[in-house]
Amino acid sequence: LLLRSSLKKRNKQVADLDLHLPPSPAALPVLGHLHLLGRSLYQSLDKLSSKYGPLLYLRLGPSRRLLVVSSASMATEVFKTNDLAFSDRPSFAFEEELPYGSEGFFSAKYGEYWRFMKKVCMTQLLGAKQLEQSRSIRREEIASLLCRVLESGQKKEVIDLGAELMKLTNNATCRLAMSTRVSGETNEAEQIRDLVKESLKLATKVCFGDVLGPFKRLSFWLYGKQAIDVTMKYDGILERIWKEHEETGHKENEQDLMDILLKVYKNDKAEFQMTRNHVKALLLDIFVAGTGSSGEVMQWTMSELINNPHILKKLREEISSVVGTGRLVDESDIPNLPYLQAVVKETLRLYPPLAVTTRECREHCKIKGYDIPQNTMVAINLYSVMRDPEVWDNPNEFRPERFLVSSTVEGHDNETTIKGRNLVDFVPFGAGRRGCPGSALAYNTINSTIASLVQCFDWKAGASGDEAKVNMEVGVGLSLAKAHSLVCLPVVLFNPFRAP
Ligand code: HEM
Repeated sequence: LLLRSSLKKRNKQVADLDLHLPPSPAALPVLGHLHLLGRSLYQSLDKLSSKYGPLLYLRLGPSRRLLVVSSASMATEVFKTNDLAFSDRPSFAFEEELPYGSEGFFSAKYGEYWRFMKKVCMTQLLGAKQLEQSRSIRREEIASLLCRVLESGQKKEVIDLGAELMKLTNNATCRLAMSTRVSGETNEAEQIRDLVKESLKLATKVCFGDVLGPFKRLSFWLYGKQAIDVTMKYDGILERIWKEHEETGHKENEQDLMDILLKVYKNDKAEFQMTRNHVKALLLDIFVAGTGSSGEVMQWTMSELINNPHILKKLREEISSVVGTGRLVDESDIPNLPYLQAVVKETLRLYPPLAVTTRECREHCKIKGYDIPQNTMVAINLYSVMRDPEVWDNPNEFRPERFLVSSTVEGHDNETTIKGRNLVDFVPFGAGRRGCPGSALAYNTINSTIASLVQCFDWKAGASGDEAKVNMEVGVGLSLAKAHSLVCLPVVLFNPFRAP
């Protein structure tokens, strides 16, 4: 095995000699550049790019090649100039052996299945009609969050707002996806959240085999069985809910995502025939993508607002000038609240939950004169792109006003014109054809929840509500999450449920 692997490596090195590859720091034998990566991927890549430049070529273990992209100018090359060439996702070790490992939408190769599902996502699952129809779910989940916060406020008790926000996004996503029960003894939303979290953790450990070269089976021996067991538990819940959907169904205007997918699945005339696993894998993608990320962004937003009372005050003034003092702010008010949108965008810029997105190059191409060989894995560090000093003034400061410079907030969607070039610089949802299809849903959930929390309460930091600042330490791991859940004291300003 060792002999075969080293021969393969030598052939690759010889082929690489003919190419003009991007800069690469000195590598160790076998490990390549693995030793340069710490527990927080986006931070390690950010550090490397400030030393070696915004386009880097790394070797992870004996065989994996990785192109690292870290500036707005380089991101524009990937997301815009060469969008089609970079529209694949990389394959990972053992995906064929994990349940629906190769059937997900997120990880799908750019091809017939991905194009079909993208259309279904944009026109049906996450389109304008479904967003409108699911508005009542978000309104109910926000109301039940406000009730719990009101109770803490009235008792002058601190609340774990971080945990509450995670619960809100999880409940809202599970109801939107499959009308699951979110309370009582069989709280399906909580069961699904725990299983999805565990299965993702184990799958990541199994995929680590990718950098172990000839020893890659080791990671599957260690974690493969556990990963399969956890995913099969999720599968069991889904099969039960699927059966309930087939037996009872929902009215046309109460359809959830599973109802829509079952119709697509059963349509013999559809352009692409989905399998049962395609449906379950897509719902898994939606749980993974839909819950944690919006919850994290809301925690960071509230933390920044507590730490910047002048911004909190300005936002509350905007809400009260638009909504008045007699009713709760609603999702339909958002277009009239530009400062709210700017606050949320500024949080997404500084704390993108998926700090690094991965792609794969489908064909040999060139970036700024450098060769990028076919099948190279690409890591675009969204964190670095959105702190690129070439396009963002004082990039590390929380300044929502920067999004108000253009006449509308929508004006700064994801590009800025600098020296006659349109640069893709605001990318919390990625960009191009593989960009996030859930951004409108995420904006609606985040904007309306933050507006309600700001309108109804004032906030004091810390476990006893007497600390000067919220601790902004970042946790380790793949996502950009807070190290400590946001615990704070709510002070009631307005009770929307009290009769006038
Ligand atoms: C704050 C919330 C969210 C953030 C920051 C976020 C961010 C991202 C990013 C960075 C990507 C990769 C894009 C790329 O490679 O260019 C992505 C992909 C994706 N996201 Fe989101 N997302 C969020 C919420 C959601 C929600 C609510 C859903 C669905 C309910 C969703 C579904 C997806 C899917 C299915 C993909 C894969 C798209 C593809 O490969 O074609 N996301 N998201």
